[in-house]
Amino acid sequence: MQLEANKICFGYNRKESYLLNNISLTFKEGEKVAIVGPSGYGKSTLAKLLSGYLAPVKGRVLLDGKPLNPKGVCPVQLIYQHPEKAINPRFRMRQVLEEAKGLDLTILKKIGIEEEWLTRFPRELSGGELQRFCVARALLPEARFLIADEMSTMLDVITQAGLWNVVLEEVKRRNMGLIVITHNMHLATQVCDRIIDISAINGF
Ligand SMILES: Nc1ncnc2c1ncn2[C@@H]1O[C@H](COP(=O)(O)OP(=O)(O)OP(=O)(O)O)[C@@H](O)[C@H]1O
Repeated sequence: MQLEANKICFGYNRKESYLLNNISLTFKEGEKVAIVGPSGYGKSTLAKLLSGYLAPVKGRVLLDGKPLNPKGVCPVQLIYQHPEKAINPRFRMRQVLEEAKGLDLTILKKIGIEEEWLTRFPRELSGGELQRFCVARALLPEARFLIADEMSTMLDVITQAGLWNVVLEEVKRRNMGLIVITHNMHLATQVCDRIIDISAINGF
């Protein structure tokens, strides 16, 4: 399976030149790729395009040669830096997980989610606790590619290591593709097989 950005262009403001201009990239299953580059160069925007949250103005995002299906579970799952933005604040955590149908519940334990957190609302959990739910939820059976956009930036070092261990184990076990968006070059070199600098590929 492969995920491909085919000559994609995107800008938030149509009057100005594109933020992302003519980007072509290919990610293969089983591959771990880091996307790095200066702040504001469009890394998170690229993540949203690759996972179908935004549509390119030009070009296409293709999964095995076909556009992403807007219906049903997306095989490209995105984990945001800020978990509170990705979770319905009115749902208790049990309901949040119920949205992810078919989720392997053994992941909850592996990732360190405690039973008593399930009855709480998102505002009653710390950022790190909440992010564990977002990671668990992204590891649906249908997920073939995982995009971790600054997934662990706001967590302490021990929690970061624990979360990455679970993610890397699952990605390996299921031969998923992993795209890591980060400012942390140590993380990029430790975790990934390939590093792409967005400033070097934009506009060519
Ligand atoms: N929804 C939006 N509407 C308008 N402009 C936006 C929107 N989201 C992001 N931008 C702008 O697009 C540019 C790229 O943002 P993006 O978050 O993709 O960059 P980034 O490379 O991920 O940055 P960082 O490393 O700081 O997270 C920025 O100038 C940002 O202000």
